[in-house]
This record gives sequence, structure tokens and C-alpha cells, in this order.
Amino acid sequence: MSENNVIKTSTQDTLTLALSKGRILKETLPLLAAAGIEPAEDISKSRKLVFDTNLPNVRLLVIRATDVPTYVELGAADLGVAGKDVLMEHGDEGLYEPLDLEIAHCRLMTAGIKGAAIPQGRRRVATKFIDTAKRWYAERGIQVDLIKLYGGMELAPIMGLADEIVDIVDTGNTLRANGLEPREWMADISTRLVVNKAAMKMKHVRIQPLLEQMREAVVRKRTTAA
Ligand SMILES: Nc1ncnc2c1ncn2[C@@H]1O[C@H](COP(=O)(O)OP(=O)(O)OP(=O)(O)O)[C@@H](O)[C@H]1O
Ligand SMILES: O=P(O)(O)OC[C@H]1O[C@H](OP(=O)(O)OP(=O)(O)O)[C@H](O)[C@@H]1O
Repeated sequence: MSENNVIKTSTQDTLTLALSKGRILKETLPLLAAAGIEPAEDISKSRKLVFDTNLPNVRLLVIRATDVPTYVELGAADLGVAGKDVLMEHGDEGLYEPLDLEIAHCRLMTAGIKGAAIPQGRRRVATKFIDTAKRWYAERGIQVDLIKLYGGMELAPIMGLADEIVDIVDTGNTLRANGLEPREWMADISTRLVVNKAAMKMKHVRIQPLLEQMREAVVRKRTTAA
């Protein structure tokens, strides 16, 4: 990397948190509030991507779920909130993952047309989780041709594009509605808090209490739900 391209951790006196927009944002905000961080304006009513908070020098980025690990690993954000599926696909070596936020529980599974025989030879597998799928099938000695899709994976087997998909399953409604059935369980998924490795050391004094307060909020929520 040339000197011009060196990516710096956000400055020492600021704390930047990258949040996944979409389905996990609403459930993330109460956990942040428990750690004393609240957006200065209603995120859902704005087209902005960067938000000030009630705390000076603490800002929130609201970005696509799949971009969160990139921002945090490269130090453009100090902390992030992302699904385990996204982290597995990104590769989590460059990040600390100190806290399971216990929201957006789902499973990563293979699925195919209900009742259809599984091909004996090479299998065509459609997914947006290409690297995760590649590893999973390779570990089982199953030969696959992977087809990258960006959404609506359930359509691929119906249209004869693939024999199988690798996708998120929660209630199973989307599979059922499209004549598919789950095949193999691959991983349990939930949302995680991730931290940039350099920031964890350099900004420890600020990050540690925030982590502790969020951890307590997760436990409180679990206890109340039980
Ligand atoms: N049906 C579901 N039930 C529970 N959790 C889910 C479900 N679908 C996805 N998730 C979790 O929520 C996270 C965010 O999902 P969301 O649909 O908002 O983003 P995405 O559309 O997958 O990402 P991107 O916008 O980057 O393509 C996923 O990474 C996953 O961990
Ligand atoms: O088992 P279920 O409860 O039906 O949930 C599973 C569906 O949820 C996710 O899609 P999402 O709604 O996020 O849309 P997407 O295809 O844009 O990712 C996932 O990709 C499945 O399609």
C-alpha cells in the first residue's frame, strides 16, 4: 500500500460506529441507548449516512450491512454492528468480535426444491455467501459450481438456475412460499458487535465501558424475555 493510500483509524478523540441499515437497525438503537449513545435526529426519517449523537465526538454511520466489516477492519469506523453471516463471508480475522447482541437470530442453511433428488455429481449452488459456501462444501468433499446472486436466492432453483441455494432461513416462510425445503444446517446466526483491532488498544478507555454497558443491556433483555 502506498503512503497516500494508508487508511487511518478515525482520530483519537472521535468514536465512529458503523451500523447496518435495514432489518437490524431498529433493534440496535436501544442497545446503543443503554450505552448512553443516541442519534441526534431520527435516522429513519433522513437520507443522511453520518449522524451526530448526544455525545460530542461520537458519530454513527448507517451503511449497507455487507459494508460494515470493511469500514471497521480498515479503521474508517472504530466499532460496527453486523450479522454473523456477513462476518463469516467477509472473514473475521481482521476484527475483534467481543459481543453477541442476540438480535436477528436466524440460520444459514442449504435448501432446494421440495422432494427433489440431490444431484450425485457436481452441484450448482446459488448464493450471496460465495466464500462461506465454498469452504462449507469443500470441507465435505462436495463439488460445486457457485453462482453469485445478490438477493431472492429462492428463485434460482425454481428457474433451473441452480440445484441448491445457501441462504438465511428464519421462519422458513420464504422457502415454503416458493416450493423449497431446508436441507442442511450450516450455522446459527445473530448480530455481533465488532471492533477495529487498533482502536480496541488506542481507545480502550472509551470502548471498554461502552462494551460493558451494551453487554449489560443484552443480558437485561434476555432476562426480561425469559
Ligand atoms: N429473515 C431473517 N430473520 C432474521 N434475521 C435475518 C433475516 N434475514 C437476514 N437476517 C440478518 O439480518 C442481517 C441484515 O439483513 P438485511 O436484510 O437488512 O441486510 P441484507 O439485505 O442481507 O444486506 P445488504 O443490504 O448489504 O444486501 C443479515 O446479515 C442477517 O444476519
Ligand atoms: O425464513 P424467513 O423468515 O422467510 O426469512 C428468510 C428470508 O429473509 C431474508 O431475506 P430478506 O427479507 O432480508 O430479503 P433479501 O432477499 O433482500 O435479503 C433471507 O434472504 C430469506 O429470503
